[in-house]
Amino acid sequence: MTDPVLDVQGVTKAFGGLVASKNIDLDLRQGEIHALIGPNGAGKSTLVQQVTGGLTPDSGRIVFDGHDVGAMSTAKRAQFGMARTFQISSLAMEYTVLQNAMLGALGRKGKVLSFFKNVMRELDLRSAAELALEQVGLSDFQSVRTADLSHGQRRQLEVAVALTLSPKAFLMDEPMAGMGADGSRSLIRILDALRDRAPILLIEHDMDAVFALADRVSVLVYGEIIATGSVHEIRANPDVRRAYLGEEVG
Ligand SMILES: Nc1ncnc2c1ncn2[C@@H]1O[C@H](COP(=O)(O)OP(=O)(O)OP(=O)(O)O)[C@@H](O)[C@H]1O
Repeated sequence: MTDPVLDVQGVTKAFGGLVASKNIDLDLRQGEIHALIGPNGAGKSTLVQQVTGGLTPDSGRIVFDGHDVGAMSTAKRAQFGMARTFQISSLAMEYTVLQNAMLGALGRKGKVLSFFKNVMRELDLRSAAELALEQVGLSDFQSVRTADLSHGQRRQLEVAVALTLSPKAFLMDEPMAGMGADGSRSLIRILDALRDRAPILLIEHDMDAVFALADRVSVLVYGEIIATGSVHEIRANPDVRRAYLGEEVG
């Protein structure tokens, strides 16, 4: 088996007396969607922030694509190909869909100032942006102002922006939040196809989406991972049912 893209090893983080991450082991492998679920306050955001660089673990290691990134900045991790989406929308509302996707591709190049001076580069960015928009089903909306998109379409655009970064992994924070039934269905289809581009660590409360998408599920309760397994194993796990899923798996 190839090394995991992301390998969280024995990570612990405390806030005063509250241990929000307790000796957490978690990995993300090529081609998979690994869902992280758990009740409110279980420590999902705390863990994600340690993975992306907003918080530093008290102990343990975070290895991303072979790099020990635990003490690195968020920007450095992004350069290594860690793409985080959804928690904070970074879309420029007055810009068109295509412009937003191009800005994403521009971020990948990291050369804001030279952008408008270099026509070839612009063409490059444009084709990367167009390809990403096609992959999320937004080709027909390129010249639409982002502010005029539906909530679901903005989510699709956020995925496109992340795609322009040619990520090695996606970290997705509650992508289904606030989506209607139709929007959820189309986002599920998009994420389903995306795992072949780069694996996804999916933090999600929507169990229908988790059960539809996840190759593996890890369950976090009071800062501890109490189980990791396939959807089938997790739904059948008595500890998980007791601690978390309860009625939902009925
Ligand atoms: N900066 C902080 N200082 C002190 N305590 C914190 C801090 N951040 C989180 N916590 C605490 O750590 C625990 C885990 O919180 P966290 O936000 O990671 O949970 P979560 O699983 O993401 O919850 P939710 O699903 O509601 O977003 C909670 O008890 C929370 O109050």
